[in-house]
Amino acid sequence: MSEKALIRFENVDKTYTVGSLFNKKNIHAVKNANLNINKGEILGVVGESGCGKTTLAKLLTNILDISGGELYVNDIDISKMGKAERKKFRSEVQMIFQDPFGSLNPAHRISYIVGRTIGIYNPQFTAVQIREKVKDLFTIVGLTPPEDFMDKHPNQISGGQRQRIVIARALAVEPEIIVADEPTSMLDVSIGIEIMNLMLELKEKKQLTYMLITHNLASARYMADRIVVMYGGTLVEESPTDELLENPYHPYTILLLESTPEPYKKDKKAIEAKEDPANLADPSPRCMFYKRCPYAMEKCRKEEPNWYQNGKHRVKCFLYENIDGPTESLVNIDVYVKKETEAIDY
Ligand SMILES: Nc1ncnc2c1ncn2[C@@H]1O[C@H](COP(=O)(O)OP(=O)(O)OP(=O)(O)O)[C@@H](O)[C@H]1O
Repeated sequence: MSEKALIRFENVDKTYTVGSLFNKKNIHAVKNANLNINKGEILGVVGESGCGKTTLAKLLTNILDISGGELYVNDIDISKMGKAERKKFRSEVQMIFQDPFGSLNPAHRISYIVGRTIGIYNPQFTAVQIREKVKDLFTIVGLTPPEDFMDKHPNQISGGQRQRIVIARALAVEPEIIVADEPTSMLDVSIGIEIMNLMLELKEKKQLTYMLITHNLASARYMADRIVVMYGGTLVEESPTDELLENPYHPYTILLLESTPEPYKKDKKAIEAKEDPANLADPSPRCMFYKRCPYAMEKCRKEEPNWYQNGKHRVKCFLYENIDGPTESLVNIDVYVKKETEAIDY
């Protein structure tokens, strides 16, 4: 029997209720997500703003409760954890947010910020032991010599150094899984690459598993072994990274690739996201992308497509339903660009 994945999303839903007492509506931020992440893997989750990426990340870190389905980490259903399991889980799964400044208390020294986390999870440690461990962590994340940084406050170090502190604090509890939500999006490109290199190095050293949330396919390509594409709260395509970039199936993935700066963009015009065409408040079954899709058929408006699979590459799109193992994309980007720039009236 094949080994079970470290992380398993099984038909996971997340709904937010918004509005006033008499005008409530449900926002279906994540719908029926099925997804595995294996130990030691880097899974990139990509999609435009509002597609549900952060919600997916917060479900995995148990910051948010799921509304439906099951979510297993290490074979434990995390929505049913007791107090002791929850504490253990908190040390197993850590999250890194996009704004390193916002996630560090400016009133404290950075050595205190990291040391406090060490102390909480290791109450037996003396102050001297905590300080030594902080220095070790500063060294591991490249803040050397650590003595030069111990007394600094978050506002006295650069953005890249702050993100290194956030990573050091995450490592302080010796996690198995790190969920990184746009960890480099607020940094200069060269600093962002340094942080990605650090994360890759730490993954090997500490045998970590990552879920990397990003709107940027270039970051996903740099780091991820596998990519899942989200649109309108739905996972629409999943594939090993190289295969996805070379042979994308879903019309939305093609749009995303074409909208990404070099090296993917050739001489095509970048396509701007349209205003909430997915309407996450509407629960009716459909392909969430049909309003923007030049290939939309009648049934895309009425039914949700199933997954169609070719080896490790799968897609939720009716274009592929009659093909036994699609081998290449059925989408022609020139048709796409032409139609996308025309006003499509639904
Ligand atoms: N706390 C909340 N209450 C109500 N709606 C929410 C809440 N958080 C997110 N949403 C809505 O859920 C949907 C998915 O949001 P989410 O933040 O997960 O997307 P995202 O892809 O991470 O976008 P971004 O990159 O902009 O953060 C959006 O429509 C958003 O407005």
